[in-house]
Amino acid sequence: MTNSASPRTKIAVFASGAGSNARKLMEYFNSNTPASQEKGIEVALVVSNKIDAGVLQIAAEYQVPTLIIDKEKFFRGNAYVDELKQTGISFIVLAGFLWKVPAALIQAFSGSIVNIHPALLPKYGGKGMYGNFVHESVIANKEPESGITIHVVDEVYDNGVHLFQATCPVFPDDTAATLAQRIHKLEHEHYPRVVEETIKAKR
Ligand SMILES: Nc1nc2c(c(=O)[nH]1)N[C@@H](CN(C=O)c1ccc(C(=O)N[C@@H](CCC(=O)O)C(=O)O)cc1)CN2
Ligand SMILES: NCC(=O)N[C@@H]1O[C@H](COP(=O)([O-])[O-])[C@@H](O)[C@H]1O
Repeated sequence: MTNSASPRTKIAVFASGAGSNARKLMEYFNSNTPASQEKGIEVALVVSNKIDAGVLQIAAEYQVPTLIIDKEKFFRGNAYVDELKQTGISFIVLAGFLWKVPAALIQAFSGSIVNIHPALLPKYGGKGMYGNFVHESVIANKEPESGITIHVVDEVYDNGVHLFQATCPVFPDDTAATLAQRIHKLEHEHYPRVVEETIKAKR
């Protein structure tokens, strides 16, 4: 039985942009409802590399502490491992985070970092494949469908074990914006639940 007063798992969400997925994660885990509380999981920190990222305002709405990371320290220093561990973080969720996670962080949180990619990996992944660049490539190749991939993060972009995939149609008159909207709907529907299932499976 989880003591709802003290979450057993503290998550750090890493994001570089608007933060719609981060919002869904905070809604799902941090709301003051029995359904949310009984999960025993809490978004305890939002980490960003962009001081003007929309995700930081969303974190403030949910009274979640934030950490702005510095490129030098992230890639040449300890990748903020000490700060994350001292905060009690045991799981990391990437939600539109646009830097490559360094080996130091991956080793410190082995198997406990997940990412959501806005396409059906292994296609349309790798360096340069993020945000609308992904959707534009899918449309340019006249793919009949696209979707989302939730995967474990390893040292190579978009290469880790797949945890979940869902598909959606791509229409001939789609733009990157209309496809992104359809993809976001899938992300918001599935990411929080898959994160919960992954954390609980590791307990
Ligand atoms: N070690 C890992 N780090 C990250 C992964 C991963 O799988 N392993 N996933 C990415 C998220 N992502 C796709 O899902 C992704 C994000 C960004 C890029 C990219 O090409 N970034 C640019 C820099 C962009 C910028 O700084 O604005 C680059 O590296 O040149 C590719 C894939 C998160 N990290
Ligand atoms: N390759 C990484 C990548 O493209 N990630 C994508 O960034 C968006 C962030 O949206 P959000 O800031 O509204 O959550 C999401 O669509 C996510 O799949």
